[in-house]
Amino acid sequence: MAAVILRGAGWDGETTVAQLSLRGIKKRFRDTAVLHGIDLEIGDREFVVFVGPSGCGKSTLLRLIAGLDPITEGEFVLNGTRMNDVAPSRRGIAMVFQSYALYPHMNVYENMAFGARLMGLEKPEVERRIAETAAMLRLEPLLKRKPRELSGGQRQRVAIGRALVRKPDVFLLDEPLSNLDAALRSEVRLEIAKLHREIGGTMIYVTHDQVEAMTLADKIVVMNNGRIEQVGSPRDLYETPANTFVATFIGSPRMALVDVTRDGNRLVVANGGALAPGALPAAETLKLGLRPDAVHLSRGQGSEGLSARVEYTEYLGDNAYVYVRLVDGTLLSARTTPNDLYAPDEAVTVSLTPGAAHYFSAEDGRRLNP
Ligand SMILES: Nc1ncnc2c1ncn2[C@@H]1O[C@H](COP(=O)(O)OP(=O)(O)OP(=O)(O)O)[C@@H](O)[C@H]1O
Repeated sequence: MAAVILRGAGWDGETTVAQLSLRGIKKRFRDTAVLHGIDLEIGDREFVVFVGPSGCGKSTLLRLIAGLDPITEGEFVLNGTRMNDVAPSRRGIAMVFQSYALYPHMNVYENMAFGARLMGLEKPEVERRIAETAAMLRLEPLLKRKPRELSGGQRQRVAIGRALVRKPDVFLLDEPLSNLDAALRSEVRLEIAKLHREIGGTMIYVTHDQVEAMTLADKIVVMNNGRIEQVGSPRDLYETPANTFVATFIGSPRMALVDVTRDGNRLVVANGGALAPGALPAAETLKLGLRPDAVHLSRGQGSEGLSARVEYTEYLGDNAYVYVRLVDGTLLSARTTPNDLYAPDEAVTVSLTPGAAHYFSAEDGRRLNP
């Protein structure tokens, strides 16, 4: 079979455009308001990842885009056309679910053919598309097998293949890797990234997994309680989180927040010492945000810095995280080398890597960096 090379311009060089606008989207299930007004622009061929705590409304938003549930209020516009009342099958959108949802009595070929036939495609076109998709996803040896004769990763590839055969303009993936073990997750993750480069479609992907979000996304949408907290590139969100929610949600181990009071150019922690990290915002009281690479530890009680005690150490082979507790009870993590380990309960002094501190309002958690 000839190799299928699809680069950037959609399938077989066909150019499709898929630009989505969500405008003031609200969703209520009877009396329960789940989405409170979502405004979001998704560009053609963008890979957008929705993240947020369980129950924040990620899957609901995806289902509204797919047309599986009606939009209560607001507008969903695809390439300039209002889609609110367009049937799911006519939206040019395909969804891949966490559960795969393959038909157990059909083999892989039939599973992939089913949706394409429903679209009314002629048999030769269905065959051509399946051959193309099977080559791309390495499914050719499996076409005659039933889903129960496949591994989890293979089933997931079939579920993705079934969506691909429809040649959607927009791809929705709802936690597609959550049923896979760690090794398979990273393998299929790489395949999805490659697929996106090759077919060039617009993809919207829901996940709980930080690594998936950071590695796959052009743009991450952080949701909380039915609202968007921030939209940005993985780097934007990591380096300039808009508020304490995003700051502590993105990054692992999570950013610690320390309550501090400003005294001139120093930041004072209640009964626990002070830091002089350079330029500071004007507010009197602040939350100081520290990621593990911002925290520097030295042994013993120093005259400058914050007093802390070691709680425990996580050794990870190439590096280690040391968790220390400040006098005010805040737990911080510091990244150290595997050669620089600390004993539980050891007294240490915390200082900061210059320029690595984040500042947030003590009142509303907004970013305040000078
Ligand atoms: N059909 C429904 N009827 C009533 N409430 C619903 C319905 N579907 C979802 N919800 C509620 O809407 C909220 C958002 O659910 P949703 O599944 O969108 O969250 P999620 O962010 O995808 O969560 P998870 O990460 O756990 O999958 C939840 O509180 C859920 O209970």
